[in-house]
Amino acid sequence: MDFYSTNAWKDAVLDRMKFTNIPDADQAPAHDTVLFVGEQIVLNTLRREYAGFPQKYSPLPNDLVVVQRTASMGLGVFAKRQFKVGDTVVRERPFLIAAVDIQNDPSLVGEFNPFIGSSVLGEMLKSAERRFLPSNRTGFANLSTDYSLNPGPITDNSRDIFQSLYVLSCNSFKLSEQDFAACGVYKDYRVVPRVASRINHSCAPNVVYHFDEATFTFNMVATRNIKAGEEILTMYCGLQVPKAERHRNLLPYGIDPCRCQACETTDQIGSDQRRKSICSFDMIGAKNLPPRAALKEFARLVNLIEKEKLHFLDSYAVALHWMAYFWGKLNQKAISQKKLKEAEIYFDIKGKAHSKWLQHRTAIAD
Ligand SMILES: C[S@@+](CC[C@H](N)C(=O)[O-])C[C@H]1O[C@@H](n2cnc3c(N)ncnc32)[C@H](O)[C@@H]1O
Repeated sequence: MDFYSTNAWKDAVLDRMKFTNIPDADQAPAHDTVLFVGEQIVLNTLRREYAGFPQKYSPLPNDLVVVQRTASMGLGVFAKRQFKVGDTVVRERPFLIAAVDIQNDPSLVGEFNPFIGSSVLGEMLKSAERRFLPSNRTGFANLSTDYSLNPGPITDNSRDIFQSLYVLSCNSFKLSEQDFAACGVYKDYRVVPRVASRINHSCAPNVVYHFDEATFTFNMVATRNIKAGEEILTMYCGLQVPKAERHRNLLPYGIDPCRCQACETTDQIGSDQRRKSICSFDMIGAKNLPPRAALKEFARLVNLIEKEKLHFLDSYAVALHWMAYFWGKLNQKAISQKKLKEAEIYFDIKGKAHSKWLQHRTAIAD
């Protein structure tokens, strides 16, 4: 009998890939996170980088947001009070972090085979779930219950690895290299948060996420002012492309089609053109112009971004910063200070997300 038609390969894989529970540092209620794949390297790095890892974090009051039914996107997360740009809206220990591209690792499955690959991932996922606290096991299973493409509630009798894989693909967020030290080991690390797993996608989002390694928390930060009652919306894919391309990119997330406000606009051609202009904006060319012409160019970019509600873009903070610089050159101190303040808010959001990003700020200040 060949190796792959027995359970031997599963045991071999599970034996090699140990799981770890990352406990809350004496915080109640206990919210431990299961980390799987590459855990030793991850943990060694994190312990070296952050004294007392995982560090304590200040949980947010639990009445800031509420999970409710939306008109057309299943459940969603809504603000219970107003948030200002830069406020943290959600902070939580996730259910789990997993390397999804484990399924492409030839050293684990002998050779690349998509079926065996996804079985490996599924088996690992199930083993990781067995390590959950009971409340987490229920919470994780419930994630797959409520939206349009879901395969139905997961019950103990009808458990199937594909249901868990479905949660992993539809309720997870990708961690970038800046977020997560382990990204050198595997490339596609995904985090499955708790409340934030219910946050829907919008092509004009009002929050961005980042993972804080020191506290091992998943965070959502407001990129625009949010009113009480407004839905909290993030992005699942890049947004500087036309609607048709965004819709293709959203299919793997179970979105078909995207029902966000930006996609239901009556001015789709205008919106596509604005996004194209934002994407192709010539930063270097603009900053080399004489001050008045440069200001005009950067103001054009800022307007385009604001119109499309893409305030989270790096280019927004950078454009505001250059505007501050050029107003300074024209001796307009008050306007320059105002622009600088606006830019700083966005640099802080970026800085919270990726400290390396702050190098941009220094480069401009120099
Ligand atoms: C991470 S879950 C978000 C929470 C989900 N609405 C729920 O009820 O649990 C992602 C799923 O929500 C739905 N969804 C999220 N954003 C959407 C959008 N912009 N348009 C249509 N469906 C969306 C899709 O079914 C998608 O697979």
